[in-house]
Amino acid sequence: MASTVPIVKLSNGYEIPMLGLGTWQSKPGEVETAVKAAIDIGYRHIDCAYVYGNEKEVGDAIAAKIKEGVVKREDLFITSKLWNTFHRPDLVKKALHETLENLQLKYLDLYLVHWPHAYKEGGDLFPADESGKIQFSDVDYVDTWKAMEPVVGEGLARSIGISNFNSQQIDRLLKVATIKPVVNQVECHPYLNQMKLQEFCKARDIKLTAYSPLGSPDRPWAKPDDPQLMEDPKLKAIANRLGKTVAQVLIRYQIDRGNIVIPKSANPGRIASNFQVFDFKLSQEDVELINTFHCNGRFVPMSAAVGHKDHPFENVEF
Ligand SMILES: NC(=O)C1=CN([C@@H]2O[C@H](COP(=O)(O)OP(=O)(O)OC[C@H]3O[C@@H](n4cnc5c(N)ncnc54)[C@H](OP(=O)(O)O)[C@@H]3O)[C@@H](O)[C@H]2O)C=CC1
Ligand SMILES: CC(=O)C(C)=O
Repeated sequence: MASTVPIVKLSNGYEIPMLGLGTWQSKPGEVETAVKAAIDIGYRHIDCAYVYGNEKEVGDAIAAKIKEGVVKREDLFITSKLWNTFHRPDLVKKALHETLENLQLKYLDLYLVHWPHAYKEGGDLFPADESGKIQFSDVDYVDTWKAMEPVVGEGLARSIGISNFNSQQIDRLLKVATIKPVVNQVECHPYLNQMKLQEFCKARDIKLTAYSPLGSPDRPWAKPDDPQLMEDPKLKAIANRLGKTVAQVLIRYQIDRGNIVIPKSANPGRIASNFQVFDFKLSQEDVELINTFHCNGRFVPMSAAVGHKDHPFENVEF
């Protein structure tokens, strides 16, 4: 079925819709309705992850919409991610098979290494010691990547990519990769606009997917005094001037910079309004104005992994 969503071509020739639905924190009991609503509205790109714990329900929604004839499998672009406890090369394919089984799919469109750093394998997804500290694994993401590559030839994922990788980690990976990552999925919004990482990825033909584009207000570690992106008066003024919502401006900000964007909502009304972004465009002046709101404001700092040798946000410019 034709979709109104613009697409970008990945370095391997596959196409990805620039707007997708995020599913982190979409709860069991609501995520199936959300994904069904999204597909009815016209979303064709769904962003999933094993660690979100809801892939089975996302799969139920996809299966229902295919069965109803609303979409065919090939109309959809489904992404999932390899969790940190499955980085050891012998665990990669098993983890992917479990995701495929949950999503009731034969292949993914895109499989990402969720984070560069690995956690202790084999048990809990957040393997903590008695003091509550996450237990790390020293598996090298380069070895994980080598185990990711064969899944493409085996038809289990059309494309593979990375998430939360910094510039140094990307170049280290590219030195050994026989299949290049097509995407780096990273936090991106006006407070953390990723200008340098975007340029860096562009030079290597890696597309950037913007996660937490609305400022992730429902992140579990949010504190009452934290800045609220969607409440920013400067963004509200732009939205009012354009007759749009702040969320629509934030989504359009990514699309107008050439980024893929995956806002999450479990609310059918907001899923619909977040899709109403194809009847306007931000002017170059507005994009440049919003660029000035950058303040290195990261909402997803991955504090639990601070001290890990592969933590992507420590001791690095971008
Ligand atoms: N690779 C990675 O490490 C990560 C990937 N991601 C991916 O990116 C997706 C998006 O990021 P996420 O952190 O969830 O945060 P977002 O920035 O997408 O914000 C989601 C929040 O905004 C609310 N919201 C959505 N639309 C509107 C609207 N129009 N008006 C007001 N509030 C709105 C949602 O509430 P409601 O549901 O009630 O509408 C929810 O609370 C994730 O769901 C996940 O798929 C996210 C973080 C890390
Ligand atoms: C939301 C998510 O993907 C995280 C925190 O890894």
